Amino acid sequence: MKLAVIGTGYVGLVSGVCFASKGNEVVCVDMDQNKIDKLNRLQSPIYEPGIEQLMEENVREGRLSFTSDLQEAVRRSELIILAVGTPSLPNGEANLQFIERAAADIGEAMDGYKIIVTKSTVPVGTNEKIRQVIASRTSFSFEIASVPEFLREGTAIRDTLKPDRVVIGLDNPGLEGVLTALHRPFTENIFVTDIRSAEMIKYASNAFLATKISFINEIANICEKVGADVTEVAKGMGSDQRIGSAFLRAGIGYGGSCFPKDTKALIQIAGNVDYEFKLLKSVVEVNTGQRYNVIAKLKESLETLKGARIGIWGVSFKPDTDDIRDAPALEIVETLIREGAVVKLYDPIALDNFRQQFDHPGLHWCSSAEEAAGGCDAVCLLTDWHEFKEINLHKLAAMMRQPVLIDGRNVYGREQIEGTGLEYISVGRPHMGAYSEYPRKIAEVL
Ligand SMILES: NC(=O)c1ccc[n+]([C@@H]2O[C@H](COP(=O)([O-])OP(=O)(O)OC[C@H]3O[C@@H](n4cnc5c(N)ncnc54)[C@H](O)[C@@H]3O)[C@@H](O)[C@H]2O)c1
Ligand SMILES: O=c1ccn([C@@H]2O[C@H](COP(=O)(O)OP(=O)(O)O[C@H]3O[C@H](CO)[C@@H](O)[C@H](O)[C@H]3O)[C@@H](O)[C@H]2O)c(=O)[nH]1
Repeated sequence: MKLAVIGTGYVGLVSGVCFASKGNEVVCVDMDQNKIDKLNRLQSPIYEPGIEQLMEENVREGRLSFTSDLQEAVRRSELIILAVGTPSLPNGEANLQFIERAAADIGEAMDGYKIIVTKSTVPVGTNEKIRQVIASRTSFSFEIASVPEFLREGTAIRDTLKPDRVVIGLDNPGLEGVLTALHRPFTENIFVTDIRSAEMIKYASNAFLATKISFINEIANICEKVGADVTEVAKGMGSDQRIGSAFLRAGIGYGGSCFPKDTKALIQIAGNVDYEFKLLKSVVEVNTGQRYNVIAKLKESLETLKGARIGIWGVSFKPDTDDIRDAPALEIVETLIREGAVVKLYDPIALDNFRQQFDHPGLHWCSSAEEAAGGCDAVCLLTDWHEFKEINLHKLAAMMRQPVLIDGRNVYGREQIEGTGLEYISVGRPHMGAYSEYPRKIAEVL
């Protein structure tokens, strides 16, 4: 099929490339000329493992191209996929300005029958608005469908090529054949429903996964007080098939461009129909508190943050991505700076993005985990990048001013910690290593 994908972000670019790899002729469109120029040089504007190789293969085979000319792209396509951003407004509601603008542009470009598919995460009822916006700008006939995207950053290509399921929301049963045929190369597990239900499935799925994370984080907080180990608890719970082991990793809470914004948007969607989503409000509150537990643990160990040197390992919201949108590191680092700490930051990929959002004279940008840890009073591991798992912890302890390791992702086991001299504080597990019950005093060691 001839496809146009509007928006070349994490969803649009990955979807476009994967649809091309299944033999479709795909043109990816973005209003950001810099992104298009980069893509035309076969460089990906986002870090996503495997994307550049797949881009290159499909461009070479003539199935994939990039443009900022939306009108031209719409005209040469049979099916148009909307994958623009839907960020949060200050009140938590989804900002639909990019969707509305893209819909208006599509309407104006129409030169015949088209199918418009929304992949962006949009509040229930938005596809009907999209229909109205397009209809007000064209007399050509068209159809609308909702096909929400469930990929995760860092594993986006695998998730797209082999999704657990594809959800297709449509009002006209006549569309089912063409949309299932488009997605069948990825999976046989295709769930067809109405548009409003499809829109809701996306929010409900993200809200449920966020709930699992906040639930296990609260269990972790209780474990810390009663001397249980949350990783053991999660294993024991997760082996019940009704519960499942996924998304039960305790830590510093969820971040990213989706869970924080989609949970808040669903609270607003409910509020707009006079329903208070109490459970989800608590999920959001627990998640915010979980980030600040890192600060509380540092204070417990160092007594004061003023003058303390803190190393930060990982600033992206999860490993294998350069995305720092709503990353816990942002709030944690801002708080450390506010409290008078000197902060040394290291991330394998995401430092440039972080620096664009938050820069300060008290921040030191490091090119390795060791450099960030050197001379520090504590290191906080905030993102579970694989390379942190392989660090020599004996050497780490030796290079620090005080050997305190706050592990926000429960990366290390007791066998790696014992004997290193590290004071090791993780999430929901008993303290390990040379943990002292008494707070250290920065002033004493300075
Ligand atoms: N990031 C994810 O992991 C993920 C996963 C599933 C669903 N989603 C949803 O998919 C949507 C896109 O997310 P993303 O992370 O890819 O966003 P993103 O911000 O990375 O990319 C959006 C792109 O759309 C472009 N754009 C905006 N308006 C445009 C217009 N009128 N014409 C052409 N281009 C335009 C922007 O320049 C940008 O490059 C959101 O609704 C998000 O909630 C995201
Ligand atoms: O057990 C867990 C699992 C995840 N996380 C955190 O949760 C956040 C989100 O992780 P993940 O879901 O893997 O990444 P995303 O790329 O944000 O993907 C989510 O958001 C996307 C956008 O809507 C959806 O498409 C995906 O299905 C959904 O998993 C990250 O900060 C993780 O560190 C935990 O703290 N504990």
